[in-house]
Amino acid sequence: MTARRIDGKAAAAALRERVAAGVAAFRAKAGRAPGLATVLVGEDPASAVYIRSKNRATAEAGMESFHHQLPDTISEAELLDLVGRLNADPAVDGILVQLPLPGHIDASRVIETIEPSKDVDGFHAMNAGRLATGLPAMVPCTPLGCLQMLKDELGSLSGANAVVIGRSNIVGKPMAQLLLGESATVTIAHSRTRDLPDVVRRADVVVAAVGRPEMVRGDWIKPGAIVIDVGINRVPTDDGKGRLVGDVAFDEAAEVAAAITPVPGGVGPMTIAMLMRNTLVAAHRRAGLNDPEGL
Ligand SMILES: Nc1nc(=O)c2c([nH]1)NC[C@@H]1CN(c3ccc(C(=O)N[C@@H](CCC(=O)O)C(=O)O)cc3)C=[N+]21
Repeated sequence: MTARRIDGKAAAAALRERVAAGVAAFRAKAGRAPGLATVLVGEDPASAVYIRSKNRATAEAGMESFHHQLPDTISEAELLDLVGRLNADPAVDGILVQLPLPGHIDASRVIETIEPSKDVDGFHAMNAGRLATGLPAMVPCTPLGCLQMLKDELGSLSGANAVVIGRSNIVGKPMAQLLLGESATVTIAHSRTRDLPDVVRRADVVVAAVGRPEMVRGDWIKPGAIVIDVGINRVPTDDGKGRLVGDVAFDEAAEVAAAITPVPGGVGPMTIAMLMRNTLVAAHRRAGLNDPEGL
């Protein structure tokens, strides 16, 4: 392996410390703690794990957390009603409804019901549009974490060839907008892209967010590129426990790249730290305070 291994856990811990300091300052100014409401519908074990780490991180940062666990038999109307109550609750600065939702609930309807100023996931069309037009927005946590790691590695992204693999509303599209905002030359590749390996070979920066285990091979990577692996795929192992791999064949890519994020320990922990950051930012904006600095 020649590549530097980008330590997402360490970067996340450092960010969470800055957020905790910002929370203490906010409490002194506003006389209350920032509050994050999480909503989990159903009992998917992986989702329950993520929600637990989010709620633990919220408490560690000195913020208030309000968790709502709902049965997967809940109707869409009941869920929309809960979102409405959270929108109206002054103690709630951020609302996160864990995705995916059961098939009988229209996720986009739920997302569009969240008050945009409390949309700490940055999934509401208002926030997507504000990001695209360069207005202050709530920005999705995963792309924001990826951008932070890229800036820590490269300083400036100006003029860099960046290829984002994946066009989802929650990662690919906002990632492309953030990179464009940093003056990178951005290509969004996806399942219909022709000659994907050749497209990726031109990239100084690769962000892989496709959800296919180890799809991106070492010989797709330009020597010296920075590789950010958003994928979190559980694959079977002989002992039956399974193991997590990314969308990038790590060992191969690490022979060629200048730096690469591992899975686990890369993008995942930064996503949670950025959720804490977004909640603190939302609290400031809702309280009429300037955005906290140095986050
Ligand atoms: N409304 C909504 N917002 C989300 O941000 C959201 C969501 N729904 N649904 C599910 C996905 C997934 N997600 C992860 C966050 C952290 C890790 C993470 O910290 N992973 C650890 C490993 C955890 C493990 O061992 O399973 C790591 O990569 O090191 C993973 C996944 C947020 N999501």
